Amino acid sequence: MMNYLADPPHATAPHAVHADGLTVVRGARTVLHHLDFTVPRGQITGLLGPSGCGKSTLMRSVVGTQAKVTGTLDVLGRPAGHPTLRSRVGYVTQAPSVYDDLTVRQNLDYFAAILEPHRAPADRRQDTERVLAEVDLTSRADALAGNLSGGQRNRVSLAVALLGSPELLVLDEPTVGLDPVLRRDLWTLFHDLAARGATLLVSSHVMDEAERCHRLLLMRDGRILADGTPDALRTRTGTDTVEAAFLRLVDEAAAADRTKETTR
Ligand SMILES: Nc1ncnc2c1ncn2[C@@H]1O[C@H](COP(=O)(O)OP(=O)(O)OP(=O)(O)O)[C@@H](O)[C@H]1O
Repeated sequence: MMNYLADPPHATAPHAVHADGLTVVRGARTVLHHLDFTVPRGQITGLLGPSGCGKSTLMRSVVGTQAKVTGTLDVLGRPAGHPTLRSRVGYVTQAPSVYDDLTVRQNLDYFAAILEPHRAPADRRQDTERVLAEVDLTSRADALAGNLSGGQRNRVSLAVALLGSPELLVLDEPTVGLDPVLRRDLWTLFHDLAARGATLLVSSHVMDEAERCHRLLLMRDGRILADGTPDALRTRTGTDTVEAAFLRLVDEAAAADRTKETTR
């Protein structure tokens, strides 16, 4: 989880994220290959692709926690990881980062005190109650985090990321382990947040979730396969669903790779 302070002079950057030639090396391997993409403000951008294609690495680069990043990567008008982005970016990793021996509310109070040390305690408490309601955990606020289900713990992590109402939310597979009702409710919350002006970058490998995004970045093997609205991707590929569009694009990319191999 990461949150960073308001930086009004740069708040008008046209895109929330702008990458130009983004390349990341992990261990001995290049796992992101010269990516060019943007994430528009005030929308939900879905980052989709098979396991291991580089979604988490891209998200870690955006929030500034990834090593060996080269190329240009601007976030809210600043270089990714810039200290002034701290309260402007919320990040939820795949592994919920909560303290099991604290209650849900104590976890949120603790993170609010760290993230917003200069805010009046009464305001922080109000923020805590707001995010508890947003993730539908008010009734479990006094339960120990260690006694929660996996899906509930994920929602505590999401609540922490919502503290302070960050402009950009980077959510790595936020709906894993949630039942269909909670999944639907979370997507409703994501759309409410976007309608209030927040930008969301949400990864998933569940293709039906792609249909709920305003825009998609489809990834394969550390490369961006396609970038556009679900409608544009379906039209471009002559398919009915984003899943079919993705499979068509994968097949085209594989055929292009084979052609390159045979002409070498
Ligand atoms: N520490 C590491 N050293 C070397 N390679 C790594 C390391 N961590 C991850 N990788 C590789 O980087 C690639 C991208 O991993 P990443 O976790 O970003 O993928 P992902 O699309 O988020 O996968 P998943 O959906 O399974 O979480 C993978 O091929 C993975 O094996």
